[in-house]
Amino acid sequence: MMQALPIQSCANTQEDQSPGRLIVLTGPSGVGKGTLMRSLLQRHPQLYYSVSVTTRSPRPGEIEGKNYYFISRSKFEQLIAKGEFLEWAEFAGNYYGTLRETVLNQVRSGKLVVLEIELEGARQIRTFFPHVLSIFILPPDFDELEKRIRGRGQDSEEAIARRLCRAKEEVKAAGEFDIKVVNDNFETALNAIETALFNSNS
Ligand SMILES: Nc1nc2c(ncn2[C@@H]2O[C@H](COP(=O)(O)OP(=O)(O)O)[C@@H](O)[C@H]2O)c(=O)[nH]1
Ligand SMILES: Nc1ncnc2c1ncn2[C@@H]1O[C@H](COP(=O)(O)OP(=O)(O)O)[C@@H](O)[C@H]1O
Repeated sequence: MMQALPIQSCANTQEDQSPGRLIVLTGPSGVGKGTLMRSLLQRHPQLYYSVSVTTRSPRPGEIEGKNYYFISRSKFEQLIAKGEFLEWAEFAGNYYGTLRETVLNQVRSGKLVVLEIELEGARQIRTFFPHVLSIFILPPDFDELEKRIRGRGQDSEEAIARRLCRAKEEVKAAGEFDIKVVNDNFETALNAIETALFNSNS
């Protein structure tokens, strides 16, 4: 299995010498990425989770600066114009983006930095950082995926339909990723991600 390599970019930038590593975790909405991330962070406090910026409204219980930075569309567009994002994408009617400086600073300081982002953003990251370790989380099947989205009880019918529609497109891209993990049994999936992050030697 492939190990996460030191971050590199095609251009001759400071990132070339960086000792840090960048990991991208992608998969359809409701597959369990957030839940897997929370467990990973609890078990491995040395991981640095990149908090994204979004124009989506906070869900009950979500905390500003912990789950996301929640901002308006006009503010988001200003940040795009200023080049503040390492990557950004529109998903289910909202913008989501990764703050460039925060992530690059953490990588430069030697951290293992994890981005939990959707497919288009993951593709952008792979373009700039070909040596990123990319992980795709798959659902056991679409019925189970729908159950998980509904079970979360956080999304409107319209949002559920949009997420399911996009999920069917997204899973077709799983083959582009270094590692594919089916999140059926939670512990098994978590262990597979841990192996990819910490224990692979080849
Ligand atoms: N490209 C990109 N996608 C993001 C970012 N942050 C979160 N996402 C993705 O946006 C999608 C929607 O996230 P969210 O609204 O929190 O819904 P949920 O993942 O279905 O709970 C998910 O696939 C996230 O992984 C980001 O900074 N950039
Ligand atoms: N392996 C699993 N088996 C059953 N339910 C799961 C599993 N992993 C996650 N879930 C549940 O699925 C729902 C969606 O998970 P979540 O982490 O919010 O997904 P995502 O961040 O990918 O949108 C949550 O209610 C979560 O508890």
